[in-house]
Amino acid sequence: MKTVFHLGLTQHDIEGATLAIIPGCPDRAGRIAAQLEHSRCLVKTREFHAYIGVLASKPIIVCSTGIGGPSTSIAVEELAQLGIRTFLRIGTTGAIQPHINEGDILISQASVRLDGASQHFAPLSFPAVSDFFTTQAMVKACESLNIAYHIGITASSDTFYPGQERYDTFSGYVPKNFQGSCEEWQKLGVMNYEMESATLFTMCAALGLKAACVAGVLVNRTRQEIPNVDHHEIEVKSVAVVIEAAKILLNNQ
Ligand SMILES: O=P(O)(O)O[C@H]1O[C@H](CO)[C@@H](O)[C@H]1O
Ligand SMILES: O=c1cc[nH]c(=O)[nH]1
Repeated sequence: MKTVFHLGLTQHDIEGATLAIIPGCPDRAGRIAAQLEHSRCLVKTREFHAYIGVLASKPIIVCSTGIGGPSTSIAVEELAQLGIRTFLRIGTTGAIQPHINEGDILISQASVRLDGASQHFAPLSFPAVSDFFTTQAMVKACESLNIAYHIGITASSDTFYPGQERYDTFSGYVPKNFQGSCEEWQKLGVMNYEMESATLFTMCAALGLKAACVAGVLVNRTRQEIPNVDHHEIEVKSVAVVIEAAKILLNNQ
C-alpha cells in the first residue's frame, strides 16, 4: 500500500475517513482532535500534525496545514491521495471592515487569490470559490449553535506582512503593488485577510474536492494591528462551528 510523501500515512491509517478538519496551527489540531471520540495521533511531522477520531459515528481526520498555500497544498494533496474528499479549514484572521468585531466568526464564500500556490492548479482567471454545500454546512452550524457570523469574500495572501499591507514592520516598506491594496479590498467589500483559503479553494475546485473555510477574528485592522483579545475564547467558538459543520456533513453522507 502506498505511503504518501510527507504525512507518511497509508490509506489503511485513515480507516475510510472522507472528511478532514484542517487548521493552520499544529497545536490547534491536537485541541480539535481532543473533542472527538477515540482520537489518537497518527503523525507529527514538520507542520503537519494528523489525528484520527470518531464524530457522528464516522471516522474523521484532523490535520494541520502550517501557514500558507504551499504547505496547505501538500496536506490537501496527500490527504486526497489517502481518500479525503471534503476539507474544512478553521483558522484565525484579521478583519478589514469596520463593522466586523474581534471574536466574530467569518465564513469565506470565495477568496481573492493573493497567493502563488493556487496558480499551480489553475490560471488566475479561475475562481477561488468554496464548495456551496460544504459552506452551507458551516452556515447551518452557526445557526444551530446560535453563533453570529459574517459570510463573504476573503483576501488570501502568501505573506502576512507586505501582502496584507502591514507597515508596522522591520523596514516599514510595502512594495508598490501592495500599497493601497487593503483600501481597495475594503472598498470591494472584502471581509478579511488570511493565508490559506485561496490555495485550498482553487485546488479543491480544480481537483473535484470540496472545501469550506471558517475563521475567528483576532484583530480588526481598521482599529489596531496587534490583537488584544482572548485567543482561547475565539478558538473555542470557531472550533465549535467547524465540529458542528463536520457533524452535519457526516450525518448527511
Ligand atoms: O490560524 P491559522 O489557521 O494559522 O490562520 C491564520 O494565521 C496564520 C497567520 O498568523 C495564517 O496561517 C493565517 O491564515
Ligand atoms: O491579520 C491577520 C490575522 C491572522 N491571520 C492573518 O493572516 N492575518
